[in-house]
Amino acid sequence: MKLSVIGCGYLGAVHAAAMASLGHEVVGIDVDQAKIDALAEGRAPFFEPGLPELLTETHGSGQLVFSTDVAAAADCQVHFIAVGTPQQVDGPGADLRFVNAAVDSLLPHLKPGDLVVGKSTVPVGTADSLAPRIEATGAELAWNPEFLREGFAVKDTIEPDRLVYGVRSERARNLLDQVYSTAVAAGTPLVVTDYPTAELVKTAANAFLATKISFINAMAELAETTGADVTQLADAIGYDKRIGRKFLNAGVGFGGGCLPKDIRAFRARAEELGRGESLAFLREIDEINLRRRQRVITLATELLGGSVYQRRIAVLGLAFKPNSDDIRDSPAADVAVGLNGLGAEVVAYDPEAIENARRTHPQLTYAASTKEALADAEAVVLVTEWDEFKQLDPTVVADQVSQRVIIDGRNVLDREAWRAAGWRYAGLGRS
Ligand SMILES: NC(=O)C1=CN([C@@H]2O[C@H](COP(=O)(O)OP(=O)(O)OC[C@H]3O[C@@H](n4cnc5c(N)ncnc54)[C@H](O)[C@@H]3O)[C@@H](O)[C@H]2O)C=CC1
Ligand SMILES: O=C(O)[C@H]1O[C@H](OP(=O)(O)OP(=O)(O)OC[C@H]2O[C@@H](n3ccc(=O)[nH]c3=O)[C@H](O)[C@@H]2O)[C@H](O)[C@@H](O)[C@@H]1O
Repeated sequence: MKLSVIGCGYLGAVHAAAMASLGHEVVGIDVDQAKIDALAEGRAPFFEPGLPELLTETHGSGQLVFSTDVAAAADCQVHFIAVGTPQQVDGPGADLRFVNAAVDSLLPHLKPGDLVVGKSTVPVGTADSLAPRIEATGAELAWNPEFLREGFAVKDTIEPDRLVYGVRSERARNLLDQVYSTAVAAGTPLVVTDYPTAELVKTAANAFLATKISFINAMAELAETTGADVTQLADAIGYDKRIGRKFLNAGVGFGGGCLPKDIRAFRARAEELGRGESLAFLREIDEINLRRRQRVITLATELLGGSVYQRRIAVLGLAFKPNSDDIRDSPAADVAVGLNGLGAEVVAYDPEAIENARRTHPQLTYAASTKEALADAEAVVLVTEWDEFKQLDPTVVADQVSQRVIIDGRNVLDREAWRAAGWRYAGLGRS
């Protein structure tokens, strides 16, 4: 099939490349010239494991092309909308400017029988409001939310846990079945539903994941007061199959371009719908989450004797999670900035995210390696659990720092081994 993907960011670039690798002819479109130039040359414009290989595989074959001109989508039959839906600058709601602009730019190129497929995460009701403009061209709209995780985006796109189609006709469903024929043939669970359910499934899934993380972080707060250990608590409740151990890792909390803005937008939408009370708990989820960032800063202050001012602190990690260069709403970057704001001499290192961090946080000092960051540090703060940091040997590292103080903001280090090597170790929610 001939597909277009409008918006080639973390979601769209992977979707375009994955669909091409499955045998479709794909045109990727973005307004960002630099991104399109990189993709057209077969280079990934951001770090995502597996994406460079997919781009190389299809490069030059004509199977996957990129353009800044939406007219290049004209001979495609299915058009995916994968543009950003960030938080509004002056409020908690989703900014739908990019979705509206993408749809408007596509309208003149649509023909009867085309299917426009929304993939961006949007407030419930968006598809209903977009549909008349699209239907006026003889095309149809479907909403097909995306559940990929950064760091696993390629695998999640090619082998999704489930597919959700919000459709108004059997024809739209059949077209989506053809797009996803590989996953459908593999027996991937499929939910065929209406627009509002499809939109709500996406925001509900992210709200649930955020709730699970903030729940365990609330337990971490209680563990800190009572001397209990939140990692053992998570293991113990996680053995209950109804609860499950996944997404119960307490630490510095969730960040990224999705969970934080999605729970805020979800709550804002509920309020618009007169249902604010239904999602009022999401405000708590957000607040628990943001308190964890502050907790790391407080711990550093305490362990350094009451002030971080002019103290050299190595911050390990800037990305919102490992295997990503994404620093959008990153707890790690926030901790580095917070410590810097208190006058600490922060030296930060991340294997992939420094370039992005440098653009938004030029005030920080960046090291070229873990070793450089650790040199003469009076405290080490681990905030993104890259393998490289998890594998640090406390005995080797002990000789590089000036004072053996470590805050394990992700509870991933072997506490006993670090203590045995003479470190003052502090985890989150661990006595
Ligand atoms: N990043 C992720 O892991 C996932 C993201 N999503 C959702 O997907 C959407 C996109 O997210 P990301 O890819 O992370 O954002 P992003 O910011 O990385 O990418 C959005 C892209 O859209 C482009 N764009 C903006 N206006 C445009 C227009 N009028 N025409 C063409 N291109 C345009 C931007 O230049 C940018 O490259 C959001 O709604 C997000 O919530 C959903 C699942 C996973
Ligand atoms: O809508 C989206 O964009 C995506 O948002 C999340 O994916 P992602 O943001 O890539 O990353 P996650 O793996 O969900 O992690 C999110 C944040 O939660 C944190 N986290 C995760 C798990 C955990 O136990 N504890 C915890 O603090 C991570 O460190 C990270 O900061 C969802 O997992 C995806 O299903 C969804 O498609």
